Amino acid sequence: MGDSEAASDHKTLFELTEDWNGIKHAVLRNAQGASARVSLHGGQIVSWRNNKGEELLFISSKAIFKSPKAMPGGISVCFPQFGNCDIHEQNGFVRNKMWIIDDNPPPLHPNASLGKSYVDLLLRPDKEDIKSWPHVFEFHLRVSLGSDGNLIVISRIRNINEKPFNFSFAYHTCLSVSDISEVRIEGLETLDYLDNLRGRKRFTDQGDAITFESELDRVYISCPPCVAVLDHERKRTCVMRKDGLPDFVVWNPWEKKAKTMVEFGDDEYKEMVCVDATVVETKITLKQEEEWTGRIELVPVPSSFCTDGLHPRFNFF
Ligand SMILES: O=P(O)(O)OC[C@H]1O[C@@H](O)[C@H](O)[C@@H](O)[C@@H]1O
Repeated sequence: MGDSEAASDHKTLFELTEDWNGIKHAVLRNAQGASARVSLHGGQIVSWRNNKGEELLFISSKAIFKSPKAMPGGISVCFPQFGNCDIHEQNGFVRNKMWIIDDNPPPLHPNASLGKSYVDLLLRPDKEDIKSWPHVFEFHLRVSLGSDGNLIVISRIRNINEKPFNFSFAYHTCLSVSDISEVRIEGLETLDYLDNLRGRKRFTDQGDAITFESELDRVYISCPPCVAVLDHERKRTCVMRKDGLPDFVVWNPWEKKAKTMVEFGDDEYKEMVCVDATVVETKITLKQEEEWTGRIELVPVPSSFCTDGLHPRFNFF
């Protein structure tokens, strides 16, 4: 598993174990010498640690992994809904499902895959899911180690019924940061956003970067493909590149909301920031046998690498 697309001079090793509580762990390695340990729980990546020992994702210390229920943190795939504006459960049901390891995924276009070491998961709705959302789909999720050690996540959703459906989507992504007060997000300046804390009213961002001093919950609309999350204390910048997902959500609950959140430590809002690559404003419609693909890539780099805004290298996908 995992190396079927590798060229013959690539050596890919792959190990997978499963905990007593349903968490799947995989060690991914590539021919360039990079490796990462990934942990998956339902439709959620709960940890991604590279070979320098750096953890990219935040996960609440109070998380209880009773499968399959998403915990605060990690990267959750939110489908068929992101947010709580429709009749379905907040952020969709697929992250709370038991996914299976997919040994035989349909091939990806070679350019779309990039990474040659990966885990493939598959979800098909069961009878209960179809009662709450009457559509039949196949969701292929690939979690991949890029050639330079980056995390790449690719979702492919196919409508396998004659009835068209539409959906919103998110990679609900909680990044680990040293101290939220020291974090800046660059790449969303001058864009329009819907403010979830002010009845989803539309505003235009006026700042030169997003910084945090209270709760923030915004949907930035029709964004360029990259944002950079600068963590001064850790001297690390995490660049997120997206493809197929027009919008970004930026969220931190801050102190008061954190205290109301189940399975979330009172002070843990300081250690995380949510930057979600999403489809919110304009939903995707899939007719019979149509497929949608959405991808993100997380690139951790030393902060000195991109001090003057986004490095040109990150301005395209
Ligand atoms: O607790 P959940 O379902 O993972 O979502 C948490 C938050 O996720 C954010 O991305 C949203 O913008 C917030 O409004 C929401 O409260």
